[in-house]
Amino acid sequence: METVHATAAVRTRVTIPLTFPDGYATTAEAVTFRGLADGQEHLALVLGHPAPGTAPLVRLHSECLTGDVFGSARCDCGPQLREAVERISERGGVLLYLRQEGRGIGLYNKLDAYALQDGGLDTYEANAALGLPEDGRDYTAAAQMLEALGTGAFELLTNNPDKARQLRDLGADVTATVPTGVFATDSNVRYLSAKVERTGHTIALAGLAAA
Ligand SMILES: Nc1nc2c(ncn2[C@@H]2O[C@H](COP(=O)(O)OP(=O)(O)OP(=O)(O)O)[C@@H](O)[C@H]2O)c(=O)[nH]1
Ligand SMILES: [Zn+2]
Repeated sequence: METVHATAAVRTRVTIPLTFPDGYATTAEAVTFRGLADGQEHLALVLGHPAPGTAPLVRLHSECLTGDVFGSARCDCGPQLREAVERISERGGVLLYLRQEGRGIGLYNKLDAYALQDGGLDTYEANAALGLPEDGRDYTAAAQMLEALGTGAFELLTNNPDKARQLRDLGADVTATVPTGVFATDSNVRYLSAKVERTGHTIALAGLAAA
């Protein structure tokens, strides 16, 4: 499919050994870029090596400071990130760490939205009540990064149909989606349910109710 965005270029590639608190360890090639559409410092981690004839696995992870760094149980971002690193390392592929905190509204606005959720609004209603988009994420930079890396056809690790839809519209060759794990807790079950009901995430609601 034809590319419908400007091209970006690799700026730097550097090796980073990754170690997780549970003992899991792997090695990433961290890649930075020039010319990304939104001017943000998005990062690619190239992990593992796909076997010949096997499509790489790609994950678009949106930044979540509270979940990724501090282990917040209000969402499932931390466990999803940990899972993605291991699954992509095993299969071979790319993890894009996208600076799209709070589905694109930023950290302070996300915490304002959390405060509204504590008053009864769901995760999307809270963004709207702040006069902000329910999901402001645009994946043009992600498509540019994959193209600059020469990724070619790939499978996308996600439960979010909008990610695959946007990438395909941007000319990326998404051959299949692979579901991420569901990491339900008492604290995030309402958040996960809203994603299923409002934006069609492919998460089994029955599994959530039982969680
Ligand atoms: N505004 C807002 N953002 C949130 C909330 N909870 C989590 N986020 C953000 O949502 C994003 C989560 O992104 P992803 O892990 O890509 O999740 P997803 O879009 O549901 O898609 P998949 O995990 O791929 O299925 C991160 O940027 C979080 O900071 C919330 O209650 N409000
Ligand atoms: Zn999160």
